[in-house]
Amino acid sequence: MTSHTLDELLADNGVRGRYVLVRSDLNVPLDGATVTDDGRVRASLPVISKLADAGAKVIVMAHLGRPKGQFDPKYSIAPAAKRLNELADFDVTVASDVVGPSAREAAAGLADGSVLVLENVRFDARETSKIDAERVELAKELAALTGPDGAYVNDAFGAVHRKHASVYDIAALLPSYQGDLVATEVQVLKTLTEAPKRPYVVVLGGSKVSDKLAVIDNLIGKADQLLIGGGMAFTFLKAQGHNVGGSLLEEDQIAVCQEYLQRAEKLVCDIILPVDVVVADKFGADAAHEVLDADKIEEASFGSNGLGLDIGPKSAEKFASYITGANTVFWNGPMGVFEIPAFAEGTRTVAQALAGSEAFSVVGGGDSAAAVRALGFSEDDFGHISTGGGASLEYLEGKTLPGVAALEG
Ligand SMILES: Nc1ncnc2c1ncn2[C@@H]1O[C@H](COP(=O)(O)OP(=O)(O)O)[C@@H](O)[C@H]1O
Ligand SMILES: O=C(OP(=O)(O)O)[C@H](O)COP(=O)(O)O
Repeated sequence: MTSHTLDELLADNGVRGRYVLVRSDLNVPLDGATVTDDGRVRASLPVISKLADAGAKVIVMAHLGRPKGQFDPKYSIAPAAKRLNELADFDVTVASDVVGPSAREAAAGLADGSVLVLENVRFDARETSKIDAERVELAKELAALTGPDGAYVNDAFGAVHRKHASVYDIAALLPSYQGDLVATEVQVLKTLTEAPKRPYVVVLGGSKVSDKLAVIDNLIGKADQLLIGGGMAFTFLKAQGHNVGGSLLEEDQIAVCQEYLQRAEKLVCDIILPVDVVVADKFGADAAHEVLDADKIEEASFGSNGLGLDIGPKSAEKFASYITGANTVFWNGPMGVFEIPAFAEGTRTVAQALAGSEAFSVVGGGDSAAAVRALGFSEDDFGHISTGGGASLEYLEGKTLPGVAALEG
């Protein structure tokens, strides 16, 4: 089944004077009230602009972080909305609640071609509720902001794997359309799952270890090589019988990693692990650190409980050579704690190899995208930078994405 596109909405009856509720992913990293990486705001801008330019009264729904279903100033959407206002050529106002008096009054007074951003939708506990009726109740209140001929556009690719009121339930209540960002992201990921040009190399890292193990299950047999770095690597190294000191480890996943290693050996898929590691005496910018072979982590001069915070130079070169030989590369998760310069080299080497390769490359994940930008790479260095980490991984796992499926219903 296919979804209705944004262009259909614009062509059908036009949107001048109509309310359009847009779900965007404005979940940006903040330092206090400063947006430190505005990639998701920039990625959301085209659809909001298209609608505003066409004269719609645009109401944007978005989340920021994971507040516990109540107002918390730390998670206000205001800094992201302010950034949107700075980038936009239309007026942006911000409501101080989700569906309360502020939102209703601001929506009622919205001029054609103007944009209202509702406060963080996760300030309302019904947004993420496991109880269908609670989510539907919120979805009805959101839909009511649009008056009789409203429409809904989902452009929040980073959140389409969430069965939430503003992502999923609302699609049953209003004529619904797929935003251009969601359409592009899905199209790109489809080429990776349906017909990747081989060799197809997948690079995984980061710290959300158990979240990402499921995707490895699905990729064994599909990818030609799986390169595992970052915090992910240590559970695999432990599964091979190595001592990993105080490095990130998920004890309950060791057996799973062992099974993956055995299965990968039978199918023609190489799981490539780091051969050396940058080991630190503590987590911090002032940590002492040294490079050790991956099977000698406990031999660090400062003791046996060191933390592996980056892949070592030999591993980085090895990973780079696989990337250089690939025709398709999907990368999710930094190779080390890139936020600290001493542990950023593995991520930099992998990013450099990817930027210089001829392969079609997709970089997925909030932190991975932020990492490549922080290290000075640009969008043009890669085939596609995805705005969704969890969402792109769940797509590659072959799971149904509720926010995409709801538009097809
Ligand atoms: N060896 C490691 N030990 C601890 N944390 C790590 C390690 N390698 C990478 N990280 C951390 O992983 C985080 C990103 O992980 P994750 O959220 O899984 O990535 P993404 O958002 O791209 O999917 C970064 O903040 C980075 O510092
Ligand atoms: O940051 C996001 O996901 P990502 O870190 O997996 O890319 C999305 O905004 C979804 O947020 P959530 O994982 O709190 O539902």
